[in-house]
Amino acid sequence: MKRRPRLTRATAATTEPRLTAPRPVRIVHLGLGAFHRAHQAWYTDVVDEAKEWGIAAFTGQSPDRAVELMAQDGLYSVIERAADGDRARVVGSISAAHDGAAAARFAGYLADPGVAIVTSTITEAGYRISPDGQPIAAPEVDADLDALRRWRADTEPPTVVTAPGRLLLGLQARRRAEGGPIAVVPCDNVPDNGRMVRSGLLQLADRIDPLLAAWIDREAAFVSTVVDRITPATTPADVVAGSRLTGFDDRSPVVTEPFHDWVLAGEFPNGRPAWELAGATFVSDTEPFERRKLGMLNGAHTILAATGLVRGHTTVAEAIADPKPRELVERFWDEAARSLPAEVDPDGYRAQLIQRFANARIRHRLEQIAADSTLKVRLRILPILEAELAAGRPADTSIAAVAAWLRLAERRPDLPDPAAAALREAPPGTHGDRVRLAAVDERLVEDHALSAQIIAAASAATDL
Ligand SMILES: NC(=O)c1ccc[n+]([C@@H]2O[C@H](COP(=O)([O-])OP(=O)(O)OC[C@H]3O[C@@H](n4cnc5c(N)ncnc54)[C@H](O)[C@@H]3O)[C@@H](O)[C@H]2O)c1
Ligand SMILES: O=P(O)(O)OC[C@@H](O)[C@@H](O)[C@H](O)[C@H](O)CO
Repeated sequence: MKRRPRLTRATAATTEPRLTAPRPVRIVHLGLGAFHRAHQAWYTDVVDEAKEWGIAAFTGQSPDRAVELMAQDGLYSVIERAADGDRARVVGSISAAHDGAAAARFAGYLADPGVAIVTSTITEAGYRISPDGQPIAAPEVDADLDALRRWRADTEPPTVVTAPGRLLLGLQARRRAEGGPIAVVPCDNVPDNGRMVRSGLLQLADRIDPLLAAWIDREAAFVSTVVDRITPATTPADVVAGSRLTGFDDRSPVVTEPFHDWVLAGEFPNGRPAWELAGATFVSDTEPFERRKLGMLNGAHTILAATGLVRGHTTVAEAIADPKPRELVERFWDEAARSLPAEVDPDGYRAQLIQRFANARIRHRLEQIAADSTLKVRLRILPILEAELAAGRPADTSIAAVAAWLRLAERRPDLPDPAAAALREAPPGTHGDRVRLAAVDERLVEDHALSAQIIAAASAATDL
């Protein structure tokens, strides 16, 4: 096999001078996974001709990705994988990558008035905040709050382990340093994610120090975002493909689809990159866009994961090619589209989705999508079910979608999920189904007629 030079700033600069120097850090990111690198870091790289916007990215749980990226000076390739071919771009916007446990580093960046933005991609469940903005009771969060309460300004920052703990540590450091206003920009698949994170952090901050809560209320602008770009986990074959395309030995590429979208609402009091130059849209309210995306794309993904795994499929492309899941998804889209305004073009989005899901060169694993699925059913399917019932319609397909997930939850208790304990302990039969539905949302079991209907649909759907 041909030996290629290792991807570093020195080797990349020989062909692409734009990659020579790391850019000054003005964005701090929490959750250095595949998606951040294919989306926010890619947008920033594409638009930042003046090379003013560098990112310091922190991992969420394990330091591995930071170690891997720093061996390449933060550089990596984004492989855009279309149905008919690949193209690659080496991304230079990540100036530094760190272990999420490096509290002093994180606090140091946030204290810098030059840092203008904190972004995050830490999974829906990682915020430990429920969709209505209430903090979720958890001993790890309590332990972080205790440590932050005890943290004196003249001592090293404590090691905190949860995402809200880390965000609050950074904001406390900025307040103490009088670092000025900052934008907090969550980029996970949660409705009105800016409002949710603001509400949860304000309540948690109040438990640390009411002055911190008052400072956050005044100085931190929370931006709601709808993010869209299907980005599966990188495989060893992708590493080989990336190196072949770029000519560099790149151990950390990311594969994504050509499609990309980003809708944002909120203020950036300390500036931002001109992300609109790469297609981002700034709006006054993300709500119709997020209902379209979370319902039609993510809702369909959750249905494909539930039905596809039970039917023996591995990827989204395989599941959408199977007439049974496809039919359920098409009917679900009919329901979802009914409550969407024409201005977000549900029909056009739907036509694109079929193409995107059918792209068999993107191997998006159903097991990856099925992780944390109790919360995903709540965020992606229930809003459509509720909208249908509120409009006096039967919501048959949304009910069938929840029923399909019930069967998956029963058959695959091994899938990662914060509600795993409740799901595992659920007894067989109707009582177990009620326990599973309660893990999604208590309201599902409080409505006896609705839970009976879902459970009956699940019993009837023996082949899904
Ligand atoms: N991959 C996609 O197609 C896609 C598209 C849109 C949005 N997103 C959002 O981005 C998130 C991450 O996706 P990814 O593809 O980068 O996954 P990934 O597995 O590559 O990375 C996940 C990141 O989140 C961190 N994390 C996981 N659980 C956490 C927790 N409990 N607390 C703190 N950090 C935690 C991990 O350490 C890692 O840094 C998704 O959950 C989703 O909300 C992903
Ligand atoms: O990333 P998750 O785990 O929130 O959800 C899995 C997929 O539905 C999701 O990643 C989509 O691919 C993405 O939201 C497309 O923009």
